[in-house]
Amino acid sequence: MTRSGTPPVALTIAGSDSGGGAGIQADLATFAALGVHGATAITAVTVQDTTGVHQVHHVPVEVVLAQVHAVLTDLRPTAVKTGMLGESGIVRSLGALAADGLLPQLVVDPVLVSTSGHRLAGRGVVASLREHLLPHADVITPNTNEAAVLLGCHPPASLEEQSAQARALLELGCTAVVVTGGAFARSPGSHGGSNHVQRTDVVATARGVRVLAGHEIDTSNDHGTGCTFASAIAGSLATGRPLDAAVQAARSFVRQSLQRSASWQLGRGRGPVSHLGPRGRCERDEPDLHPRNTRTQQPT
Ligand SMILES: Nc1ncnc2c1ncn2[C@@H]1O[C@H](COP(=O)(O)OP(=O)(O)O)[C@@H](O)[C@H]1O
Ligand SMILES: Cc1ncc(COP(=O)(O)OP(=O)(O)O)c(N)n1
Repeated sequence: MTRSGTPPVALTIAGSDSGGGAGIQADLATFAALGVHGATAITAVTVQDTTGVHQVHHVPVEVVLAQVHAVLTDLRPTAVKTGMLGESGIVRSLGALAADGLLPQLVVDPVLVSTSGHRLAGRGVVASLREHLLPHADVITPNTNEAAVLLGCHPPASLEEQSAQARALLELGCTAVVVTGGAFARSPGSHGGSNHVQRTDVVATARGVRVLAGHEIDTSNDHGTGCTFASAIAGSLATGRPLDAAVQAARSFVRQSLQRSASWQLGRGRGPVSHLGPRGRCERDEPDLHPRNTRTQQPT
C-alpha cells in the first residue's frame, strides 16, 4: 500500500565533494529540489573545494555494493544515477547488477576528469565503462571531453562533430546518449546578427539525433553542472516523466541553477551552481509555526 505524500526514490552512486558543489552533494540537492527522496552509495571521498580537487580516497568495492544492496532492497528506487565511480572493479560490479536488471532507469554520467583537470577515474575505467556499464544504461550523459575519451577521438570542433560523437556512443548499446556542453560560436549572420556562444546538448536515440541549444550563461559559478544535469534526469525519470521530457526538464533546471548562482560568491574559485529554490531562503525566514512557550505566556 502506498501512503499519501510518499515521494519517489532515486539512488545516486557517486563520489563526495567536500565543497558541496558536485558529486553526491549536488545529486541530493537536485533530487530534493525535484521532490524526490535521494538515497546514496558513496564510491569515493574527495577533498575538494571551488579551487580544485586536492585528494581522492576510494571506497572499497564491497562497501559500495553493500550500500547499493541496502538501498535497492529496502527503499526500492525507481531511478538510479551513477557519477564518479573511480575504479574499474566498481564499474564492472555495477555492470553486472545492471545486466541483471537490478538498476532501474539507469542514468550514467561517465565522470573521468574534473573541469579543474584532476583525474577522477583510475586505470581501466574507460574500458570497463564501454564494455560493462554503458551498454545497460537507459541514458548516458558524457560532456564533449568525456565523449572524446570514450571514443578515442579529439573533442568536437563543431556541432556536426558533437552529433557524430552522440551517434557513435549510441552504438555501445545504451538506449539514449546526451553529449553535453558543446560551446560553439553562432555565426554572425544567423539569428539576427549577434555572435554569442551557443551551449548545445545533443541527444541521440534510435529515432535520430536532436540538438538542444541555448545561449551560454555568462558565469564562473558553474561547478557541478554535469552532476546536476544527470541527477535532474534521474530525478525526473523517478517521478514518472518519459526520457525526452526528463532531458528537457534537466536542461531547464541546470539553466535556472546557473542563472541563480551567476552573481553570488561562494569560495575563491569556480563556485557551485545554485540548487536552492527560487527564493533561495531557508525555513528560518518563515513565521515560526511552532512557537515555544505559548501556553505559559502571560499578558503583560
Ligand atoms: N555557461 C553555461 N551556460 C548554459 N548552459 C551551460 C553552461 N555550462 C554548462 N551548461 C549546461 O549544463 C549541462 C551540463 O553540461 P556540462 O557543463 O557539459 O557538464 P560537465 O560539468 O560534466 O562538464 C548541459 O545542459 C550544458 O549545456
Ligand atoms: C565527487 C565529484 N564527482 C564529480 C565531479 C565532476 O563534476 P561535474 O559536475 O561533472 O563537473 P565539474 O564541476 O568538474 O565541471 C567532481 N568534481 N567531483
